[in-house]
Amino acid sequence: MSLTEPIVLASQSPRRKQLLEQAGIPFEIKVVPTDEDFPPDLPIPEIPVYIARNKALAVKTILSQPKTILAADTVVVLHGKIIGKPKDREDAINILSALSGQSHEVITGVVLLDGEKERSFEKTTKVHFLPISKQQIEYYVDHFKPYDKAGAYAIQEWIGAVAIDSIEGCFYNVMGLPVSEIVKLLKL
Ligand SMILES: Cc1cn([C@H]2C[C@H](O)[C@@H](COP(=O)(O)OP(=O)(O)OP(=O)(O)O)O2)c(=O)[nH]c1=O
Repeated sequence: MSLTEPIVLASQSPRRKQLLEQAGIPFEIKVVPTDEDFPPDLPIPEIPVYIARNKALAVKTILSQPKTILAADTVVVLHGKIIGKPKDREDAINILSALSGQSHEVITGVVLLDGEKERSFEKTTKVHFLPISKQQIEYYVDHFKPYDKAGAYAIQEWIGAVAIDSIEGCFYNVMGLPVSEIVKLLKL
């Protein structure tokens, strides 16, 4: 590891924290609540980077000295439409019913701010869901409460083991952070 000082992770997501730890990247966490709005005409692949940039810029304003800031945003896209985090139990059940037996994309946008320099990219993973029953969906929602997850599911939980047939692309990208790409960008 050749980083001289820890980067700043601009995220309250426990998964992003876990994945940076797993990759051995030194970091500290700083979060500034940021709205996740985006211009209505922005093409879907650009939306996660746009939101991640706003998360990173918000944290930049509270730093007393310049540091490398890392932010990310993850969206689920089904049939060309963004599916956000579920509003409530009914919404989570409806989202998972829509994903059942279908394929969707998970796009994570990543922004690294280094003073005035910005590096950003987005990465897509295709996820193929098996058909899942209403009973399985209700079990998952009631036991795992996926209200903080884009698309109302987490690939790393029970549902990932029983309902995901296969994925095309990076697993960790679905969890919220394509860590190997970040390691490459940071030249670690
Ligand atoms: C699809 C999917 C999403 N997720 C998570 C990753 C993200 O944490 C979350 C998507 O919400 P985000 O808005 O990307 O992130 P966040 O609100 O958790 O954290 P912050 O804005 O502070 O960075 O969904 C999984 O953990 N597993 C999955 O399989």
